[in-house]
Amino acid sequence: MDPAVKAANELNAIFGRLEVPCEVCVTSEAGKHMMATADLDRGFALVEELPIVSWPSVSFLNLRLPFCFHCLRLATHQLSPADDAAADGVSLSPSPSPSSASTAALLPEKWSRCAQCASCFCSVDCQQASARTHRLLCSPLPQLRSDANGSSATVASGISVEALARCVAWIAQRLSVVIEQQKLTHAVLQADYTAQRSSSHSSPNVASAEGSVQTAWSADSLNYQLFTQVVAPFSRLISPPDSVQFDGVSLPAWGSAVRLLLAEKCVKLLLVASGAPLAKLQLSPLRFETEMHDDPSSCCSSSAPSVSPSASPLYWAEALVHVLLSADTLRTLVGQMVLNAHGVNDYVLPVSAAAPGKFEWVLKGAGLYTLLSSFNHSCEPNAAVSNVDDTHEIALTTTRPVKTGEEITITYIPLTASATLAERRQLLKSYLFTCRCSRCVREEKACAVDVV
Ligand SMILES: C[S@@+](CC[C@H](N)C(=O)[O-])C[C@H]1O[C@@H](n2cnc3c(N)ncnc32)[C@H](O)[C@@H]1O
Repeated sequence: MDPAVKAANELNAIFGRLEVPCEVCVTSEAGKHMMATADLDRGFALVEELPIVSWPSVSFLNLRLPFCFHCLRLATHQLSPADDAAADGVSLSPSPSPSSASTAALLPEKWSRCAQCASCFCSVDCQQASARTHRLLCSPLPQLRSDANGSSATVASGISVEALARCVAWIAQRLSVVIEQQKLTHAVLQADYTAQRSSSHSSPNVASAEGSVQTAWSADSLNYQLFTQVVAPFSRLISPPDSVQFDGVSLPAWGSAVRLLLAEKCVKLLLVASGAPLAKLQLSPLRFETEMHDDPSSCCSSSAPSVSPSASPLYWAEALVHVLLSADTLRTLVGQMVLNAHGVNDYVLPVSAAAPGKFEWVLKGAGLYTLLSSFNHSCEPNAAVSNVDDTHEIALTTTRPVKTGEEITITYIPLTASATLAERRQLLKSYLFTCRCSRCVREEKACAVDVV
């Protein structure tokens, strides 16, 4: 089945359960897009959604304001005078250190702080929701953030090496949760992996584009099913073609950092979840291909994940992590963030004699949202997204009446009535598509008439 149609069917099942009066349709021109299935008034609350994963932007981290590691809620909306310039985007201070004065400030009641990495949590719920992800990222966090500051990344929605690490950590922790929930033991998963390897070796069935033989995971393998089940939320997102380059992203450097910092932790998390006798296992240092080459068989696309036999993982968990941290998977995750990430915004109040009480808009970070990602952009949208309670949760509401059968659209960029076609195209550039909305088509035609 066409992956877009498969994703649309899955999304429609979710929208149906939530009784949202709209339907995901698929056409070759518009890809997945959202159609109203009833007449909707202005201000109709369509859906509220939590992200699969969210992350703070590098520029926001540089403001050194305490925020919730999980939901990105700010503990204070006030910048200290020393940080005032940073809020204006004039100059950004160096990378935040966990012991910096602002992060060490007193937190509001019910907030807590990790003694090791100084990450804050605004509630017990947020702490629990991100417990495993935080355990994986806690010690690598300073390194991930200093790497982000060292790069020239100015990617849309503040995508950074931390964002990539958060995606990887989310998948690893979900794998561990599903292993526990389904009581999948080390013995069972290892037997499945061993059987898979021996049958694939006798009958190699996938050759990569470069001609090197790779071990395919057959669809009836338990490890394959576990993996595809866990990455399903990512598989519903649109991915860019393999040829696309991402401005400001150094895939090889980001990949190396994430593998170095997370590979072993992820393997151990999975083994522990399966009840494996960790102390008795001979874990082999994971080896990965160093080149970021393109292969459609990455974990988050709809085709089978693959591992290179040259890496010779000894255990099922090592093989899964090898797929998770392969160049192809990481490239797919970055591409999905570039095309689907939605910004999480907030206002902060700088303490400034020059501008007392002046609020500044900040992009706190961004997130990947399964349902929201099926809405196309329009430069004259009929719905708008807002953040719920200053967190990463979003709410989608119509901004004018919508008729049955009309497409429901949002804007991906800050819009003004006076923004020209060229200005809007410039803002949309990082989203890697040319807008074909009614306003752009109308203005394009008007330009053509002017020229004639
Ligand atoms: C978040 S996804 C929206 C859903 C998408 N159509 C899909 O098939 O999954 C963003 C992608 O949708 C397409 N898209 C969204 N709005 C568009 C527009 N106004 N004109 C052309 N393509 C658009 C682009 O390919 C863009 O990268």
